[in-house]
Amino acid sequence: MHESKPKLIIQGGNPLRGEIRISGAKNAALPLLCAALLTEDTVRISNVPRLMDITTMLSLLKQIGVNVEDTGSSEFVLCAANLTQLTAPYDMVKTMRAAILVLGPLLARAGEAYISLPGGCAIGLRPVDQHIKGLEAMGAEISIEHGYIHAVARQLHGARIVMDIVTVTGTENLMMAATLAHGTTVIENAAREPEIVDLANCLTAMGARIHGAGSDIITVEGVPALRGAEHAVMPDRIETGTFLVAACATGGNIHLTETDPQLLDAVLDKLTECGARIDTGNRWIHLEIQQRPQSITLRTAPYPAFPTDMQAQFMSLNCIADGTAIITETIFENRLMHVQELKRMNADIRVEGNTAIVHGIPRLDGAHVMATDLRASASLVIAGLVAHGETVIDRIYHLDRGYESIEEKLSLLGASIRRTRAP
Ligand SMILES: CC(=O)N[C@H]1[C@@H](OP(=O)(O)OP(=O)(O)OC[C@H]2O[C@@H](n3ccc(=O)[nH]c3=O)[C@H](O)[C@@H]2O)O[C@H](CO)[C@@H](O)[C@@H]1O
Ligand SMILES: C=C(OP(=O)(O)O)C(=O)O
Repeated sequence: MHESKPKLIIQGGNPLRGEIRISGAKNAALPLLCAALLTEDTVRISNVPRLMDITTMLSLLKQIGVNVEDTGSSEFVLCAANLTQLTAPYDMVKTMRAAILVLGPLLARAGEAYISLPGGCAIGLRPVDQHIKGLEAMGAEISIEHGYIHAVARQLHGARIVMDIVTVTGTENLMMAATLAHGTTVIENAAREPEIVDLANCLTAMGARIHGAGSDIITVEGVPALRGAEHAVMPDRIETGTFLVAACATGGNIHLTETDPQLLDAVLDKLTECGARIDTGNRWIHLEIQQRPQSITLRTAPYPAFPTDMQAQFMSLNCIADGTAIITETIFENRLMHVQELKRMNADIRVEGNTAIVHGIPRLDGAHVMATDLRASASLVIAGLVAHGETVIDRIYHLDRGYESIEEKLSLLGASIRRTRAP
């Protein structure tokens, strides 16, 4: 008997039109939930998106001993007064790399952590050496035992840490650990992503002393203890960008609310360059395009440059754009896997190393394709929306990791999309 796995079925050709609300950011919510480990008091996090990575993170926190109250809305109330188990097991880390974010807080609060090494993943090797190097500089003793990071530190101390590479979760882990360290920690060559600022704002509300979040030098003066706080997760800039690209590719006209245009400068510039008209206001973005999009050349790089998490979606847009685009991926060494699938839909793409040369054609053909990672899945959805005929997307558990109610939102905008469990 065949195992029944959900698939998405899309009939292409409908321009996206209408209004939807953007959810809270996955990549901000994950570290924010881990920040609750840093205090015995209650932390209330609202605007948390309901998606698979959040479910996995909450299960992990519960296993560690965190009391999690699901209010039924987007607010979760966490209390880490009694930590019972200082472990992140392989089963969880393998489905969600962001589980590494419990390392810094657990070590700082409980003096020990036993976290499965994430290993490589579809988009690249993704080592965590910078997390380890930073914690060692703060006095942790770290060994790798049977595929696990075993970290011990009776009291972390402040340190000057120069990151060899700009890492988002690495910066977050060290910033969280430093809040309870003895003395001052300076993180140089820190990541500047808005999710780091969101985390710093929550930690500050909890009593942490952090300066410079959002710049490449973050200074954290350690305090003896943190207290409870309330915090609303920032809007998801990648979900926002995904819907904008989908609207642009389909010749649509959409209005996105509860988002923040200031988080998306590089993405909005590229959409304007491709011929879309964009209007923005306080927490909204409107996009309208009346002609075939122009091709867009881009290169991914750390914030504030063009985000790697939007590269795949712009690849699909370029497939049907007028002209030739050159897309260069500089963050992850294997993040062009969607190319093979897009080619099955007739896209004209040539890959040379970390660069894809995309010749736009007037129309893609619907096909049966397979999602390989989260944003690759989003690119296939966009391709399906513009393609002629039916597209069936397999392995959509990747998509469910990071998008809240994506079919419902696309349907609201007029897309023909449904989920099936057919074998
Ligand atoms: C949960 C979360 O926020 N995920 C985001 C985060 O992932 P994540 O934080 O895992 O990505 P990093 O910023 O750490 O990775 C950037 C680059 O640094 C390398 N590296 C990283 C750490 C380390 O110790 N050593 C090392 O070599 C990675 O292999 C990669 O090539 O930032 C990425 C880059 O914007 C995004 O694509 C992810 O969506
Ligand atoms: C790569 C991503 O997530 P993660 O770092 O959790 O794999 C992403 O959000 O696109």
